[in-house]
Amino acid sequence: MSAAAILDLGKIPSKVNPELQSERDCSSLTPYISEITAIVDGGRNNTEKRRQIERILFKDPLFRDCAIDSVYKPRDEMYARGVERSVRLFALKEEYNWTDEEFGIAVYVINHQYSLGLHTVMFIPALERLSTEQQKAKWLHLARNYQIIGTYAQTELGHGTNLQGLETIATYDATTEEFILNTPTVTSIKWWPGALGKSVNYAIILATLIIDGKKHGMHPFLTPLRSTEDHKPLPGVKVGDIGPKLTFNTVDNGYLILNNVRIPRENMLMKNAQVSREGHFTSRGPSKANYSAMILVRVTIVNWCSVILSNSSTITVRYSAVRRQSTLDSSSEKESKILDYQTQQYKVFPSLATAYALFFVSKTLKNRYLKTYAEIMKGNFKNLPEIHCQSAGMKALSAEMTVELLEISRQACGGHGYLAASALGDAVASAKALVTVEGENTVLYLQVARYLMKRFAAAVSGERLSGSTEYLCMDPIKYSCPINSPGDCMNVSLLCQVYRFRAYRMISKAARMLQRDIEGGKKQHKAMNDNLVQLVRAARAHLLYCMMVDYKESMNQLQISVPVSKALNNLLVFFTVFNIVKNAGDFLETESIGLPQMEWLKETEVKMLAEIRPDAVSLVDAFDIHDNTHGSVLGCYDGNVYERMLKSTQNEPLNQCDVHYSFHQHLKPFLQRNNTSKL
Ligand SMILES: CC(C)(COP(=O)(O)OP(=O)(O)OC[C@H]1O[C@@H](n2cnc3c(N)ncnc32)[C@H](O)[C@@H]1OP(=O)(O)O)[C@@H](O)C(=O)NCCC(=O)NCCSC(=O)/C=C/CC(=O)O
Ligand SMILES: Cc1cc2nc3c(=O)[nH]c(=O)nc-3n(C[C@H](O)[C@H](O)[C@H](O)COP(=O)(O)OP(=O)(O)OC[C@H]3O[C@@H](n4cnc5c(N)ncnc54)[C@H](O)[C@@H]3O)c2cc1C
Repeated sequence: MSAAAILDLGKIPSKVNPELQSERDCSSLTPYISEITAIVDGGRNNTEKRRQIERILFKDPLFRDCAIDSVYKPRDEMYARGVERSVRLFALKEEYNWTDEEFGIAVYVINHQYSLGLHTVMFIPALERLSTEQQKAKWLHLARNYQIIGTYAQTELGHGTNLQGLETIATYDATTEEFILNTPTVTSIKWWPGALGKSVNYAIILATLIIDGKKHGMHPFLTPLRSTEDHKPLPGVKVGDIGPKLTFNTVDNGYLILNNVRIPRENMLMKNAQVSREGHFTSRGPSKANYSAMILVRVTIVNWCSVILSNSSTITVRYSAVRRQSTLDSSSEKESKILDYQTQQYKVFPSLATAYALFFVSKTLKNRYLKTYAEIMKGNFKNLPEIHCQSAGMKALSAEMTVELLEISRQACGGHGYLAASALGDAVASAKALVTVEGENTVLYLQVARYLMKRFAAAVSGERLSGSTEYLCMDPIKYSCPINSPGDCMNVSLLCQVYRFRAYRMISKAARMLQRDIEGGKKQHKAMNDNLVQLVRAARAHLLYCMMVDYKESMNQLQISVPVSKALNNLLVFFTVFNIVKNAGDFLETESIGLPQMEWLKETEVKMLAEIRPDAVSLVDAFDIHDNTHGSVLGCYDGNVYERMLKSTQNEPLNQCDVHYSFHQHLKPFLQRNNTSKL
């Protein structure tokens, strides 16, 4: 088809681009793709379920272009469409009786392009975790049936990280048995909560409880904000949208000012602490029990990162298999596929490998979380510090990896990666939020470091440790690098020992530095602050080790065919080696490996690129991501990249007429300013 015909008709060829077809024909993994898809979906039945959800959603025009249509819309239209999608999604959940898990799949399928996510992601989970049984009986079904729509309002203008610094107050009035909520300062104004700006009618407001002038820490208060009749703000409530953001502009993140807003005593969510009618305060469980909703969302973000990278690698791998540029061999008549350049593979395969890694790691983390959550629900908080450390840390590390890798993916698509229609720019900007939301990354790494310092001190004092820090009991003198030949670089169990030793040495170094400073007369807080950078490095090293172990162990549990095992093992080896080479300085400095081993690892790393190359397209096909979900003109299954790029220009409002009105308003008078335009 000629270029002109395509532009006129906006037609996409019905055939798969031969460049992509040849990849599929030549990969020995192609016949096994469905086996991998089933692993990623958690079983063949789940694959069918997901596809059915895709069919339901994408027969509706409201969802078909969801990943990309916002590019062309003003903010208020984007928001309105996001609300429309939310309502349709909720209705579909009811119509098809979707479970929470199936609803979660639907959200991934539409690439999170809806406005009321906070209701499901935080409001309901927070109600479940922070309410008494009686409160759950009263509120949960209203929230689950969408009779009330809510958000989680914790962050304020002045404080997001330091929860003890929150200034919103809830003062108990025993005479009326009510709490009076106030945001008494500019910095106390709630700022950021999703769907708060224009949508919700309820919020769980995190505020400092005051009884008879005494502060009792941060607690959750279920507060009506808007009339259920006309949606107008209730008396004492001022609320609005905080303005456009880098992305997520379908969501109305909001501000909230409260002026003597009264709520009944029963609206304080009292699972973890109670206030009696008379105003007696009693607390149950650990003081941080009210932070529990954040743990769940952090766990969810690790999985989200895996999904984001699956989307982006689908785009970059397919595009790189279609795009030809320059040539590797001057005698060749054809230009080379960019996927054949080693440097391109080094840009694209780390994302692909990390997408798989985070998939396995997030599954393990979720199971660990569910087990601990079940214990907590029975009043056993023993494993809370461990799951807090794991969830906070894995969220931070996976978000950091995702942002870094996504930007490289965007660059890997050259100029076309800069086009909004590539969907990569939006993906990069969206992923950037994950570094900040649910706990700013550095702050979370420092939480991990705090835990590690405590566990290390316990190990030094002879305590036997369990869980992720068990290895801190090791005797470092006994370590010798287990990599004794280039072939050992393919052995992930040996590489895990290397990661473990590096983590141990970095943690013990941080502990030594702290101890040195304290013994030298520095106060605890000064010693901490003077070593924060090393503490964050130690936390990262620990988390990377944990990630490797979890990834390796989940792979060991798989019952899979030989070709699938080989392909997934290639990714596992590459991911493990890649992250050593990336952090080479640390591994060498801690003497976890020596210079010869580093050379072998670098050789293994590039060798693995060549191993992955033939199966790269099959490995992204196996994610089975619908074209409407990733929404990229570069990454569609059929590989008709250039035709799709041309077609996408039809969506551009500027192209809806040949001569734009600005010509008549501005350019024409300017060109004709001296009546000399008759050339
Ligand atoms: C940074 C935090 C953890 C500091 O809290 P703070 O109380 O000020 O710290 P302390 O130093 O006093 O206490 C540390 C102590 O507490 C334990 N701990 C901390 N968090 C938890 C937890 N979640 N569960 C259990 N235990 C926890 C910790 O282990 C220490 O124990 P010790 O025994 O060593 O004393 C905190 O302020 C924090 O988490 N800040 C981040 C705030 C945050 O995440 N906000 C999210 C808002 S909602 C949002 O962003 C939504 C986004 C939208 C979307 O996701 O779509
Ligand atoms: C898209 C988006 C959606 C959000 N949705 C919600 C929501 O629904 N509900 C809600 O309540 N909140 C929400 N938030 C707010 C979010 O949770 C906070 O922005 C986040 O917790 C970080 O807090 P902060 O903005 O105060 O950053 P700050 O804490 O001010 O961080 C700024 C810098 O200071 C550093 N810093 C801060 N404290 C320390 C410390 N103790 N040690 C060392 N360094 C430190 C950080 O590392 C960072 O570099 C959202 C935010 C975004 C971007």
